[in-house]
Amino acid sequence: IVVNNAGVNLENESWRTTIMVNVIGVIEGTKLAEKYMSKTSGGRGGVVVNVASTAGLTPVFFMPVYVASKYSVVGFTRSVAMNPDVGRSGLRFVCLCPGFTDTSLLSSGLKSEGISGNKLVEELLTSTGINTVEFVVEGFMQLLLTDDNNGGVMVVTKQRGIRYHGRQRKVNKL
Ligand SMILES: NC(=O)C1=CN([C@@H]2O[C@H](COP(=O)(O)OP(=O)(O)OC[C@H]3O[C@@H](n4cnc5c(N)ncnc54)[C@H](O)[C@@H]3O)[C@@H](O)[C@H]2O)C=CC1
Ligand SMILES: CCCCCC(=O)/C=C/C=C\C/C=C\C/C=C\CCCC(=O)O
Repeated sequence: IVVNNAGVNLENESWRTTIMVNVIGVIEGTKLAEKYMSKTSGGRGGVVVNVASTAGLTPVFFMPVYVASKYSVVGFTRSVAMNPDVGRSGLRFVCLCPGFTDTSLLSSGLKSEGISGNKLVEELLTSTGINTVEFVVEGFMQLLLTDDNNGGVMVVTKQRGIRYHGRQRKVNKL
């Protein structure tokens, strides 16, 4: 199992770090997993979980760089999962998209200048709710323990629960 989870949310002058960590980090991690875990190169197969966000499925006005990074993670993961060779590799590639979740990334992000106290941000938080970490772990475990979900994008929000995004397309079953 490889989980590409590390992420940052920097929209200011350090925005390039957001792309480096959230996009390049996930691509590097996925490529390493392919190299060492694929049955076609002596590995035993397995699962790669790339952590995106609901911000990878919908625009959010106050964090465009973060949104770009998470759309990248979703598009990248789904594309890798569609590779016709994936069946022989014994690997599956899935994406976890939590909504706002009670971690230091959220609390530090909300303290940022221009976001703190913004009425539209407050409304978004109220309408979507804030996940507990434990609830996101529930979604993560479902994603991990379901064999037949290569290319799956799991959304976890307090408001709407745990579910797959869009119509679950079964590509290249193991
Ligand atoms: N908290 C939230 O509202 C949401 C978070 N996410 C995503 O969940 C993932 C985990 O984030 P959280 O636990 O919320 O934040 P967090 O800030 O608590 O954890 C992020 C972790 O990434 C690590 N990290 C950052 N840059 C790194 C680097 N260059 N190399 C290695 N590790 C690095 C940090 O050390 C930290 O342990 C991230 O990808 C984030 O974008 C997705 C949706 C909602
Ligand atoms: C400082 C903020 C840090 C935010 C971290 C993060 O990733 C949070 C994202 C949260 C929400 C994005 C906004 C709206 C999402 C709403 C709906 C998406 C629904 C997608 C679906 O139903 O398939």
